[in-house]
Amino acid sequence: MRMLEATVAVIGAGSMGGAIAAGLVNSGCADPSRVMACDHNDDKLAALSAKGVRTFPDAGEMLACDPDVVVLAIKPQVLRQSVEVVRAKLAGKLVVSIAAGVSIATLEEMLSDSRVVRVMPNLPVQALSGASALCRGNLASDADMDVALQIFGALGSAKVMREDQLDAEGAVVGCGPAYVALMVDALTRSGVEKGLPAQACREMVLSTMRGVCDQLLESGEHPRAYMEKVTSPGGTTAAGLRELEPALIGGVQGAIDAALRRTVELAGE
Ligand SMILES: NC(=O)C1=CN([C@@H]2O[C@H](COP(=O)(O)OP(=O)(O)OC[C@H]3O[C@@H](n4cnc5c(N)ncnc54)[C@H](OP(=O)(O)O)[C@@H]3O)[C@@H](O)[C@H]2O)C=CC1
Ligand SMILES: O=C(O)[C@@H]1CCC=N1
Repeated sequence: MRMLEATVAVIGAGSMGGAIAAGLVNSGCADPSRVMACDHNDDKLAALSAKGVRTFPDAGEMLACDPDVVVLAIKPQVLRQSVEVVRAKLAGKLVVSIAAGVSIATLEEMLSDSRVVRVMPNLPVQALSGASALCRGNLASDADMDVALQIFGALGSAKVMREDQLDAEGAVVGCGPAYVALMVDALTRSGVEKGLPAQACREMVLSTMRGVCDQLLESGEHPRAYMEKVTSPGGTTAAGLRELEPALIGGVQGAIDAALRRTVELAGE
């Protein structure tokens, strides 16, 4: 594995910033001393400190260490005011924003001289099985994109996309881990209602999910072809799918539309 030469500083060590910083260390592509994170909540920094990440109570102090790459992992609603305070320290730097809905044009206007790359990752980056879409801003160079791809590539799948695709990728892939976790919970609850022990049921559902993902990733097979193999003629899966499919497809489409509407709202807040 190619070691990351850049030092990476993450502003906001919440769910996603914490996952990125931890994932970089977990991947082995970054020496922990070359990863920094700041958050104004001490409790969010403790687990990262224990991994050897350099942690700071505020962004100004962290940016005084002159990191090569700064990841903005704070909510879209507070991005502008947070960036304003440290804008001068971000000038000329490679700044990666993961804020849902916030466009490259808005980021470049907020940041003036920074080289911006906009990314929409997801939470499994911490387990190095994340998925991230990346789009390059107007001042970012080929070398900047290489660095951003190296960072998010070390954390799972990383794909360059057009900016107009990033919001849809966020609604499907960025939010996706929550949808998948909901499916785990729904299957587990149904099993428990039918008398299965909760923990055993959850573990079996999770093992099944991992198995399906492993098989589909390895074979490249279409999910419909895989479904057919499970569905014995006149059997139980056919009966289950007849109920589940229309509800799930309608529910998923509604969820993606709602997530996209919220993305647009967040961009304007
Ligand atoms: N969660 C996810 O799965 C994904 C999130 N994203 C994006 O990542 C960003 C972060 O989301 P998420 O991790 O869920 O949010 P969190 O609220 O979990 O994390 C953000 C953290 O940053 C802290 N913070 C806010 N402003 C500053 C600042 N100026 N300096 C230091 N720390 C600060 C917050 O503290 P406090 O709460 O006290 O303000 C909080 O601890 C969002 O823009 C979101 O759109 C993208 C993809 C997936
Ligand atoms: O819920 C959110 O707004 C963020 C963006 C994608 C996933 N989580």
